[in-house]
Amino acid sequence: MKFTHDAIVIGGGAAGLTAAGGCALFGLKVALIEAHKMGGECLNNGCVPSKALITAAKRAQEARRGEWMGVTLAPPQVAWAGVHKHIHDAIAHIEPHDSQERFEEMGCEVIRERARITGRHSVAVGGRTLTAPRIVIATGSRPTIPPISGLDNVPYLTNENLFELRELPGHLVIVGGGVIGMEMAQSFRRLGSQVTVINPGRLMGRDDPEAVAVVQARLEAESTAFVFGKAQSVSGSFGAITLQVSDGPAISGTHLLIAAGRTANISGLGLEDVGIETGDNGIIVDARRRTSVKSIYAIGDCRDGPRLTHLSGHEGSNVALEITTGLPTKVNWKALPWCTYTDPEVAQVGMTEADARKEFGDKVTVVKEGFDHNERAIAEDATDGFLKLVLKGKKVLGVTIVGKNAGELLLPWSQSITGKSGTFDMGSAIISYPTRSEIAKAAAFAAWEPTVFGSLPKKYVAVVAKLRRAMN
Ligand SMILES: Cc1cc2nc3c(=O)[nH]c(=O)nc-3n(C[C@H](O)[C@H](O)[C@H](O)COP(=O)(O)OP(=O)(O)OC[C@H]3O[C@@H](n4cnc5c(N)ncnc54)[C@H](O)[C@@H]3O)c2cc1C
Ligand SMILES: NC(=O)c1ccc[n+]([C@@H]2O[C@H](COP(=O)([O-])OP(=O)(O)OC[C@H]3O[C@@H](n4cnc5c(N)ncnc54)[C@H](O)[C@@H]3O)[C@@H](O)[C@H]2O)c1
Repeated sequence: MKFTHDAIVIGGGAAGLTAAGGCALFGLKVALIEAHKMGGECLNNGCVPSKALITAAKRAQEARRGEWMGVTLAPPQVAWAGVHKHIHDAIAHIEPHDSQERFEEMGCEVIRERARITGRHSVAVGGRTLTAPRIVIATGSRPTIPPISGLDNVPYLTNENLFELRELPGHLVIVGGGVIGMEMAQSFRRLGSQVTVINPGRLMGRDDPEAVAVVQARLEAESTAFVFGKAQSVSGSFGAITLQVSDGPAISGTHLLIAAGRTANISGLGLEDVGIETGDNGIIVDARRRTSVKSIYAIGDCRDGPRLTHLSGHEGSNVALEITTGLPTKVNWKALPWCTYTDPEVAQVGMTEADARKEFGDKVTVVKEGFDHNERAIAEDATDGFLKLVLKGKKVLGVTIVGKNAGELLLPWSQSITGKSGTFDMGSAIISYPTRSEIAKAAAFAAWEPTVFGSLPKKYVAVVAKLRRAMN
């Protein structure tokens, strides 16, 4: 068969850009197809705007603290237009990195149209049929809209229009106490909105409950309200919305944000015609990210599994490596990190304690170090939180960190889980004083403490001491 390209990549978000760029930089002929904005969710409606908003909110909160450490700041004055500008300046700053021009320079043919798969090796786009030995689906996800009666008749926000708001909400009602719900709840509260979060069960359900409790306590102390139940029905109009919680109260607010999970963008892609298997949570893939049609990969948010920018990027480079080298390349999630950028942050790499206990039962041990013993944290008056090391023997299965800048502390643990550096190496590393990363050494050392100061080393030391006394 004569092909128009070596690889066709559908979707120009973190996953698709990495896959297409990787293949093109190795000299393959690549078509990169994006129907909407280059950069996808992360740049335009996800990580970048949300983290910019979080930063503005932190600034307001610090000022709200008034007198602290002998320094008094004036109460914050929030001008939403300035916050909005900061968000969009951050997007504009990063945009060139994900731009059509940059990917064309790398050698991709960038096509700005909606694509549809028409065969094992063919894609229809903009009136053309492209063909390639390998196709990569990287079409991302969109907000899940839960079945809330009356929602069709009420104006609501999702992450797709939240960052376009032209005013600060008076009272923001958030459906969903997951990652988006919690990050946005704290930010809008800090900027001055009243905020109510509605969630049926545990907040941030996939994270360590002890860590989440620290965050929940902080949000409650900052007067975010939580209502535990399912959003059932809603009525009203812009500025006056009332939401009924199942077996719970009716909540009235000015704005409604739906943050109730994600749905893979897979409809209208022609998957069923080609025989690509899908499940409730997206396209089904194997460890190499191949779909049930082996010439077609699916990576990032559109496939079944965790949805994170760095994972989309990782899968993109993995698939690029497999396509360019022709060698099978499995994705390994053993040391997958994620972080929720609330204040304090909740960061996780590898297994949570609950996951580890499910798999390894009582072979699992846990070491916990609080930031209240970390001298930098004490000097900064930021001692909330802890590091929890989940171990099997001396092997790290996972680490949970809750505290200021927790996400920055994950890297050595990822090296440890993948076997590149053991807990002994970490426990004996020289770490700059005073830094919050000293907590890593403290926890690693605590895991070794019973062994290091155990009976055998003590016996050896006693022999050395005896010999020294005899010889001097
Ligand atoms: C508010 C929010 C905050 C977030 N914060 C973080 C964070 O801090 N850290 C983190 O790791 N993750 C975060 N995420 C998750 C992260 O944004 C996603 O995991 C990531 O962007 C997914 O990348 P992707 O390339 O798989 O999909 P996307 O970025 O969604 O890209 C898919 C692209 O495919 C295009 N497309 C779809 N169908 C077609 C078609 N038929 N033809 C052509 N093009 C098509 C779409 O237009 C889109 O641009 C956040 C998400 C949200 C919503
Ligand atoms: N820092 C980060 O890495 C980051 C930040 C934001 C988003 N994300 C990604 O974005 C994705 C989406 O996040 P999310 O917060 O929307 O999903 P989520 O799955 O984290 O949370 C959704 C929450 O909505 C609740 N919910 C569902 N239906 C409801 C109803 N009818 N009433 C009340 N509550 C209801 C669920 O119980 C759940 O707690 C995740 O995949 C996440 O990985 C990542």
